[in-house]
Amino acid sequence: MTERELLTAGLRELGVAECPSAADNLLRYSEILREKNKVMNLTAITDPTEIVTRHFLDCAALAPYMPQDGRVLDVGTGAGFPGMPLAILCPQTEFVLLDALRKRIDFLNEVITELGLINVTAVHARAEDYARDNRGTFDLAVSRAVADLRVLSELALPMVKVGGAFLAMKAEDCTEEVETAANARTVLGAPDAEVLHYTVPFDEVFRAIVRLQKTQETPEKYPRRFKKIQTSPL
Ligand SMILES: C[S@@+](CC[C@H](N)C(=O)[O-])C[C@H]1O[C@@H](n2cnc3c(N)ncnc32)[C@H](O)[C@@H]1O
Repeated sequence: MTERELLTAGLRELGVAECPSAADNLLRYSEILREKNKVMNLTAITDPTEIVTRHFLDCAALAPYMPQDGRVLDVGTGAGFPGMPLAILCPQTEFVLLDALRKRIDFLNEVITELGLINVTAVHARAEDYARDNRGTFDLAVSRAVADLRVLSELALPMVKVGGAFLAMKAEDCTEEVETAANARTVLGAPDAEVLHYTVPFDEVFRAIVRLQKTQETPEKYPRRFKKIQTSPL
């Protein structure tokens, strides 16, 4: 199977509609990613087939949860995951991709320009700093491979609106991590956690999405400084 065939079949298996130019844009993104990865550290996954499965299809599993005409924040996006594939697949949704590393944001801005994307902005900032001016402004936050759920919830939930949600991409066996975050979830305004399981097409990797529905405002004192979040997680 070619990468394009893999992508199209995988999206179909996930039930994700492929809008015009999405496959072209994703394959071009893969090319730019592999090229830039030779000169900077963007991804440990370099095989073109694995970029389709472990990056694009893994992230595409979140597409059915994207709010039409809503705003989505990707906390710790790195080389753009999951935010960039989602922005390509969901042109009606506005995305902000946030990362603390300037070089990764520069890379994402090159991708945005090259693909001519108008529904995505890359921002260089730490989440706990960005939260100061962006409290309760996103319909949804997403994140993959950034931190333990207790820490991650404090970084992401303050920026989600009441009535919105935070989707954290986790390994299949995340029950203990979700339970350990019970106090953090309650304090931050999203007491209930739902774990949704999925399989990455053509990779047979089992994964989970932890959905935290925000039902109450996050108290003003959160997020705290990063050192405090890490040393005394909620
Ligand atoms: C392991 S990488 C994961 C990248 C991407 N989400 C993925 O799944 O491939 C973690 C990223 O989170 C970023 N990060 C960690 N803490 C952060 C914070 N407090 N605010 C913003 N970005 C952060 C790092 O700079 C890094 O790019």
